[in-house]
Amino acid sequence: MSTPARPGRAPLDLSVYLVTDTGMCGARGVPATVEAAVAGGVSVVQLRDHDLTDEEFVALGRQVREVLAGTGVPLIVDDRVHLVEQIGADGAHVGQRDVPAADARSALGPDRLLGLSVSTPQQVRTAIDLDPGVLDYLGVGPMWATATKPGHADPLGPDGVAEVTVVSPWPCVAIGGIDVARAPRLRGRGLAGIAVVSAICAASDPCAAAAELRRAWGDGS
Ligand SMILES: Cc1ncc(COP(=O)(O)OP(=O)(O)O)c(N)n1
Ligand SMILES: Cc1ncsc1CCOP(=O)(O)O
Ligand SMILES: [Mg+2]
Repeated sequence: MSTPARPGRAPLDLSVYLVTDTGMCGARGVPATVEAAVAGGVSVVQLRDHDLTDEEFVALGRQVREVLAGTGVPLIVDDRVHLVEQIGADGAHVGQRDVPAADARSALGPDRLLGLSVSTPQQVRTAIDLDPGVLDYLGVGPMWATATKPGHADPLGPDGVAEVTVVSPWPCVAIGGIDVARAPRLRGRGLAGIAVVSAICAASDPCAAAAELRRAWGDGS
């Protein structure tokens, strides 16, 4: 399901959003994992790696961009807004401790996608003070405790996430501890989609994992 976009933008399908982890992809590698996950139904891909140098990150990003060419699946860059153009990515995702969203939007220009992480309704209200055109979506989490992001904020759970989506003017994608068994518990909470790292990157068959998540999410209602 596509959700309303910023005025003048094509609808953005956030339904199953893959965030990559280079270590979890292992010997298979990030590009092959992305290719399989997209074949299984992933609708957005975010390149996330805190350890690579900028040069290595750009090289990997370009490989992923090649894999995504012609699929219609957008490529989002985690944190490193300054590398979006070099990679030829479609946008960036920033957190509360990254480049401020308004500065990220200035750097990206009006046409690229921008997502912001929030963990509380108050962080949504603070973001609302921005021009609504600054953001395309919110990443809301964590839903459940997860080893993938050490030091994460307090988990929101299905009831907590509904308190965030109800005050958000932007489409929201849930993240953190989501797998096939838990995804149905997030339906009917006002979310546009679910974002996962380990449920796809650490899977032995990322295509099947993506397809199962897509089925478990359905249309989110
Ligand atoms: C879709 C999505 N939502 C949330 C995050 C987390 O971003 P952030 O809080 O900046 O943490 P890092 O990912 O940078 O560790 C995300 N990356 N994607
Ligand atoms: C990047 C991020 N932000 C909040 S939780 C998280 C990690 C989610 O990883 P997983 O899907 O493996 O729990
Ligand atoms: Mg970040």
